[in-house]
Amino acid sequence: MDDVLQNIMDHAVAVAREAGQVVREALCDEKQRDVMTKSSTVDLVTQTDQRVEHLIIQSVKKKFPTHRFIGEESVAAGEACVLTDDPTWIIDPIDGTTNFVHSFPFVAVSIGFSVDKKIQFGVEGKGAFCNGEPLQVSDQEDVRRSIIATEFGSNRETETVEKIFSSLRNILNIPVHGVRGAGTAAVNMCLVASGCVEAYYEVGVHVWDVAAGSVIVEEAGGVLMDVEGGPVDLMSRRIVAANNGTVAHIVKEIDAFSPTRDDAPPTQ
Ligand SMILES: O=P(O)(O)O[C@H]1[C@H](O)[C@@H](O)[C@H](O)[C@@H](O)[C@@H]1O
Ligand SMILES: [Mg+2]
Ligand SMILES: [Mg+2]
Repeated sequence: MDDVLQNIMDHAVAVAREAGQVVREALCDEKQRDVMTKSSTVDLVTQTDQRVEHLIIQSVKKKFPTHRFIGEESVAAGEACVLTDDPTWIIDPIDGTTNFVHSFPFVAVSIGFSVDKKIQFGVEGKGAFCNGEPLQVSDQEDVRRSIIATEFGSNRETETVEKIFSSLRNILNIPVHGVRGAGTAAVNMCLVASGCVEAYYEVGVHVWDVAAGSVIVEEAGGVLMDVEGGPVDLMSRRIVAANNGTVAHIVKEIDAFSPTRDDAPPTQ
């Protein structure tokens, strides 16, 4: 990794730790978990999500004034979600806000950094690490001996819920050893990267949920795919992250659908 990128990554790690501390403290303070809603009654946000995103963006702006941002809460406030070739920080200040609101203790501060529309950190084959320890995906080749992670998202339209359950039924019927969900895309992807689960899939995620996790999975030896096979498109809101191409064949069992893309022009 060149010095410039290393410098950017060091800052990302430092600000993620600072943000993590704010989230950790807020978990113990009911007032900081006061809930508001966004696209639906189950799409939650708190002042802590907004505060943490602000903290990260201000800190980065001070050091890298020309860089761009895609932040979950900034987009919710009306900013465009457009990935250009420019250096761009893709931020989910609290991935797992529903967990956070309920003190269910699995949340992540997710920060990805892209240049030329490619997520940069780790792409040079330097590996993925958790507190200095290298991560490695599971070597399991048999989907029948696998744990698959997924989520239910926050879209409760009947047709969407039907499709989610249809996929789940197909996957359980393979049969797999188990299905799990941490309540956060970023943590699910880190579980794939660390070999605890063999694959994670979800339709309905956003680019800020998966940008950082995608490079962590690849650097830990895993693969990314669209839910109908083929290359993943981080703006498509569909993702499969697996330990290898064999387990990634769960795509055959997924009842795919296409939510509105993250980079779709705003409707008038
Ligand atoms: O907690 P947030 O950042 O809103 O992200 C979650 C997303 O909203 C849900 O739809 C997904 O199911 C979770 O996996 C995300 O992590
Ligand atoms: Mg999220
Ligand atoms: Mg979030």
